[in-house]
Amino acid sequence: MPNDSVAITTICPDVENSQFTLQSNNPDVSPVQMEEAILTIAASQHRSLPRIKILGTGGTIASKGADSSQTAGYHVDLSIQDMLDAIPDISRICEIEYEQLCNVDSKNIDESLLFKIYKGVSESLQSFDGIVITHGTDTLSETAFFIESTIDAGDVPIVFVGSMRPSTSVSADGPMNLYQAICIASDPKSRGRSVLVSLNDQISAGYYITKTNANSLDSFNVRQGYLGNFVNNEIHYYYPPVKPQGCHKFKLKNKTDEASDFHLPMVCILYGHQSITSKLLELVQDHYDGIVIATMGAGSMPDKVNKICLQCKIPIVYSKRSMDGMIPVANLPTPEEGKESNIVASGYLNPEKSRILLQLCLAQDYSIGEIRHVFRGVYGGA
Ligand SMILES: NC(=O)C[C@H](N)C(=O)O
Repeated sequence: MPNDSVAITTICPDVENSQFTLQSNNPDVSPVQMEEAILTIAASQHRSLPRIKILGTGGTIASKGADSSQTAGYHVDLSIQDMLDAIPDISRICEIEYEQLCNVDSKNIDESLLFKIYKGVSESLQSFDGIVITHGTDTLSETAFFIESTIDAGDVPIVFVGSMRPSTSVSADGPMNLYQAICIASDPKSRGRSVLVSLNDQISAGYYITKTNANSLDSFNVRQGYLGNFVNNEIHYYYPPVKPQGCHKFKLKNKTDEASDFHLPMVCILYGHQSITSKLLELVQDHYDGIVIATMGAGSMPDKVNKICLQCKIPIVYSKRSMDGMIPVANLPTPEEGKESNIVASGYLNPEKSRILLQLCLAQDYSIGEIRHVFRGVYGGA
């Protein structure tokens, strides 16, 4: 904003490395008034930086080991402020506010914490240019899928980030991953891309990403392709802004604002294998609202198990234990003549994402037909 009372002149012709002198145009202006004017200008320049909200949840990125070679058996012990201290240059990129929602290994993220993250994101959408969520990598893709399915982010990028090495280890990957995630959230090119995951220089869609390696730095893979990458402070997107095809958005219902009151219907995952019987199925069906089965191939389960599945009173989603591929409708077991099948194909969704989608459908009291429609619409399943 122009300020008539001061004149700013550069004393260095090189704009990049400029130094400035400030002089009053008005002889009556006191040194105190000059100081105030300088502070106002500094504040207005500062305000032009993007505003980023960081929501901390824990994970290896917030962990410490006993020595610099320990890369397993460490514990969560770092606040967001500690993590930001490791990347001081970030203050040149954006203004940051943060909130520690919890500080846990992601194996302990449950429905009440999911709701806390959901609330943290929803409440920040209006006032920030981007949101970064620090999270353990083990269940990061589940939280990212949940947030993508329940929040319409508009143009605001929501960037999940984690690390594979604790902060104390040699070549810890957390600081660079966090730095990159914040830069991605701050970059106008990231707008309109919804939920992103930034890890190991790669940018991907939170909706599709899966953790495919339990130990290596390159732990996340995505068959649908990376959206871009990060090299030497440059963000390169391979495609213009795009959101996941046909993603069904659910409106969360919670009786109160309390995260502890938030519960989704119970859905479990059963893992297919040779010689599997229907015993587990019979044991769990009365205790759950839905079941997902990681079938052996593209919907393969023994005939005897298929028969029992068709007799179950609850919806069953056939997913797959193979990392890639999908479940075609043609491979689903056929119900008896005139009966509606309770079995739905997960399409491209893996078992853990199928579980969340089925929970969200059941929370809306969707009929089997509506559940089928949601899975079919999004993934080409049936
Ligand atoms: N790399 C990680 O973040 C793994 C850790 N166990 C977690 O998910 O919290």
